[in-house]
Amino acid sequence: STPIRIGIAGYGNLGRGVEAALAKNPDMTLVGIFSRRPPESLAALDPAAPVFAMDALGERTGDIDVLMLCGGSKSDLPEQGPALAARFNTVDSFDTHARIPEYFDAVDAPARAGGKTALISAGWDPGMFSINRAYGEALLPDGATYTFWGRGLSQGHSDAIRRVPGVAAGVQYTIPSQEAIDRVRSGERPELSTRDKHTRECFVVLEPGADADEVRAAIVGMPNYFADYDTTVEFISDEALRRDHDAMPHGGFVIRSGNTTDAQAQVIEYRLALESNPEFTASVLVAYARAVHRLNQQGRTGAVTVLDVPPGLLSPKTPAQLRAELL
Ligand SMILES: NC(=O)C1=CN([C@@H]2O[C@H](COP(=O)(O)OP(=O)(O)OC[C@H]3O[C@@H](n4cnc5c(N)ncnc54)[C@H](OP(=O)(O)O)[C@@H]3O)[C@@H](O)[C@H]2O)C=CC1
Ligand SMILES: N[C@@H](C[C@H]1CC(C(=O)O)=NO1)C(=O)O
Repeated sequence: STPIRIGIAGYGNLGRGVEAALAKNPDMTLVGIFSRRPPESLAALDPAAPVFAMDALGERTGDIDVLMLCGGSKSDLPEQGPALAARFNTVDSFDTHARIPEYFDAVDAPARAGGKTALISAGWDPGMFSINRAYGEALLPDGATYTFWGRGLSQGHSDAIRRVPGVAAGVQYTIPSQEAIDRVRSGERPELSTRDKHTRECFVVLEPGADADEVRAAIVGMPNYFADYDTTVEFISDEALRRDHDAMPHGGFVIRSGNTTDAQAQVIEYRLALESNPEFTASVLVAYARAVHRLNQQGRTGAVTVLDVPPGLLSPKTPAQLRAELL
């Protein structure tokens, strides 16, 4: 069958991860990379397909089956998501959790009007962890659900600090509270606040002349990203950032601790251990691109989330193969 034609919109860590993931999925082909930066400035990244200016998307609606939106959630996707969903089937990883309902609505209207399918908030959290939180609640109604991340580099939070005026570069690590994890694993089922579960550590390179106190205040007080956490900000040189902080490991787990009867405790756990957060996230996005292409062919238009997508649509295998091999 004809390969699914993929475009990448936004060429950062995630965009490059999608490029790598497509090489592992022979039923898909990369037709172009679209960036707000001048194409020639990206040559050093050795792109696997031609690079175009973002505006060139205007005349590509006919040869892209699914457009992968790899921009940042803090300020790129809120503008790019609704605009591009009007003209393309899209997949994105929008992860400002508190704003997902409004983002869903903002994408749904143009996608429906354009007869397109827009999968928002794919990835691992939101994404695979969302699915496992939903499973846990449905399968064990009497119980409690906990999500822990890290220690690892959050791409969403790193993107968010890079957007703060005065920040030249930066990364953010998420650290889970071992005490909180131990209490959950002991079966205690404690009430834990956002602040009880994780702390956040930022390493920031300042732009020349930027005020460190202003930058720190803008980060630690940032709603939806840092305001609800104990956050530290350390200012380092660009050399130190490149030397000590160029890996992007992450991971975590969702645990549902419940009872089917008072006497019988049951535990469900889903865990990720990622050497590369962006490459894994991109691999999830690419599997969902296959599902979005199929959903659009089935006439399912508008915005959808991973909770709306039947798992079989993610697989390159036919339903008959899945029944024979995986049931
Ligand atoms: N749901 C989930 O589980 C996950 C979600 N995410 C989401 O993915 C988003 C993107 O993450 P990530 O790819 O790491 O973000 P990046 O900062 O690497 O890229 C974001 C955008 O910034 C631009 N950009 C990238 N590098 C540069 C540069 N050197 N100079 C100028 N602009 C640049 C690119 O746009 P352009 O090419 O147009 O210039 C790119 O699309 C995150 O904000 C996060 O929300 C990430 C991981 C997991
Ligand atoms: N969306 C996250 C994926 C996970 C990691 C995370 C965190 O460290 O706060 N929350 O969700 C990311 O951008 O890496």
